[in-house]
Amino acid sequence: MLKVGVIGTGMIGQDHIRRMTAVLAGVTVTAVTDVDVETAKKVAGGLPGATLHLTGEDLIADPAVDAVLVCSWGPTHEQYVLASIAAGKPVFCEKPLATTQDACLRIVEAEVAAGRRLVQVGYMRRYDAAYRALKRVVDSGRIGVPLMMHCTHRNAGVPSFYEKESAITDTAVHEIDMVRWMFGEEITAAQVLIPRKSRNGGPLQDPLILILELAGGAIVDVEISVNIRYGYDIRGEVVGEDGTAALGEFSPVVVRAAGERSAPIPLDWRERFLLAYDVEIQEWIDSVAGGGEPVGPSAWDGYAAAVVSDAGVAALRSGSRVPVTLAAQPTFYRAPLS
Ligand SMILES: NC(=O)C1=CN([C@@H]2O[C@H](COP(=O)(O)OP(=O)(O)OC[C@H]3O[C@@H](n4cnc5c(N)ncnc54)[C@H](O)[C@@H]3O)[C@@H](O)[C@H]2O)C=CC1
Ligand SMILES: O=C1[C@@H](O)[C@H](O)[C@@H](O)[C@H](O)[C@H]1O
Repeated sequence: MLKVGVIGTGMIGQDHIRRMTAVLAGVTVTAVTDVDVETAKKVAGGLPGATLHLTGEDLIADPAVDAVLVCSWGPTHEQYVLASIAAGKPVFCEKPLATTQDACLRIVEAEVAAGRRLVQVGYMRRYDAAYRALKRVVDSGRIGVPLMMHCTHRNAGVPSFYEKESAITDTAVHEIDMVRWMFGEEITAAQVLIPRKSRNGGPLQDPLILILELAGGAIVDVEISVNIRYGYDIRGEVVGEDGTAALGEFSPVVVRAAGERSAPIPLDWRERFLLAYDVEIQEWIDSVAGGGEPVGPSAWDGYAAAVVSDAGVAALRSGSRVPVTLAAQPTFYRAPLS
């Protein structure tokens, strides 16, 4: 039974605790912490035998914690991931790995120095049945060489602390990781187009279009709309030389009534990616239980996504095309895009 400590008991922290206690196998949540002590106390109250720690560092040092799940805000990820590596404990860190590429590189260096993989990053689209099916079609060669991909990432709304740059660093960062994985290639440049501003966006520049260039010449466009009101809508279509392949419609039900055909749209990421998170966390548990290494998105993947995300932010600010340059990849990360 893998004993997991959770740092950050906000929205996704509580959702992952729910799945680890009610859905997944081979795991028990033994400790929690959050700077919002009242919330953490409430969450700990629902977990018989779990310890409430006042700091993340105390939780990481707890002998009753075999592995750490970091679900706190992005700027706090680096300190907890580095502390977990120093303690020799596997750590699953929600995206982004850290909020700057320099911080991600420090994590990569610490993991390489530790001599074994301890870090996995929460890029859950790689575990989604629809994305996996799309990748199988692309890899099979059935649509020919992939030339382009059209992506749509729409949120019904975003919290008040969401900033102009968050559209890239917090939202499109999922497409950045997914595209590296889908095409098996690095992203070499980013550009941002700014359409007419939505009246629903408040101070944000909403929507945006992020253009990504890949090493093999394919081009990916990502529409990012974060105040679309009607629901959470994630789409993707790969255009190949001989055909196209797109993610299927998400809804498990279609209603025909009163002269209309309709299907419900998910409210947010928890509903749309419910099963992907289940598979992602179960595979992580299974891989690290008994002292094994994680096999999902690595610290290097987290670093690569951060470099592209930084290029996207620079492109948003400058209006120019910004090339992406990665550091030399340590041989330690042998199969980064598989
Ligand atoms: N993979 C995915 O689809 C998703 C990933 N996320 C990621 O998960 C992380 C958390 O996001 P949410 O749960 O939506 O945010 P949230 O604001 O609901 O929860 C974050 C929690 O972290 C706590 N926290 C902040 N600083 C802390 C610190 N130094 N130590 C301990 N706790 C601290 C806050 O008090 C809060 O309770 C973010 O990195 C976000 O990008 C969030 C939503 C979906
Ligand atoms: O990761 C997520 C959130 O943090 C982010 O704010 C949303 O835009 C994404 O759709 C969601 O998947």
